[in-house]
Amino acid sequence: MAHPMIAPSILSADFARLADEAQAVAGADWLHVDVMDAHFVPNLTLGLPVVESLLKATEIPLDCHLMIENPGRWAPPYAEAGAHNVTFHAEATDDPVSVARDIRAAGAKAGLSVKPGTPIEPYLEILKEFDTLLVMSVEPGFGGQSFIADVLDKARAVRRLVDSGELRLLVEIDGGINADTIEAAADAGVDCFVAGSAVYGAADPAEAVRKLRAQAGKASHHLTLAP
Ligand SMILES: O=C(CO)[C@@H](O)[C@H](O)COP(=O)(O)O
Ligand SMILES: [Fe+2]
Repeated sequence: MAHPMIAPSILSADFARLADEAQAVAGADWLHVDVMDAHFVPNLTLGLPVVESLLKATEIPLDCHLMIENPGRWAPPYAEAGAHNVTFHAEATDDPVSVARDIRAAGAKAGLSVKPGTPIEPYLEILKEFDTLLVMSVEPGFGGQSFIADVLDKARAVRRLVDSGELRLLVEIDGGINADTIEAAADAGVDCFVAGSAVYGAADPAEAVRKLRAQAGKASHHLTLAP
């Protein structure tokens, strides 16, 4: 059986040394890249040129989390550049299905992300258009915030649909994941765990990835799909 997936978030890394910071988590499943535009969220990080450079600097598949307005215009270029996953926010567009189709047509996996306060029910019908559901467990915008456990109900609801064969996608969680919270998320049926401060704040980031993965593996649910 495949192992739980860990995606270190480079938001907590040293932006002047991104190639080294990617190397520091060489055993990670995905490298999570938070793209923020200072409009959809009140913070500004990086964009396509940095992602293009990172693609040349690491073999780890890039998991691009776009916290941006107008993903219909800006998401497909990340897929064309070679990102493995391109995830955008449900709250940022009236037409998530066409954005997902454009991302897939450009050769990447499509992900839908929901903020902590956004219910999942209105989106269940369209999740068949996606490869990943990214459940935010903090308000998007900043690393180092506290885990909001209420969002695990969304992970559980989608996990049930995956286990029953009605849906085929990975459930990913993002925000406040660390040694104290990862087991609850794994028990809720999460496949992939984003961790920023818990990985890059550790003395040995690669060891932190291994420890988090082992902890998640103790939970009752396991990955049911290939990444
Ligand atoms: O998307 C975001 C924040 O908006 C995340 O990816 C954070 O970067 C996760 O950081 P930690 O909560 O793990 O420190
Ligand atoms: Fe993120």
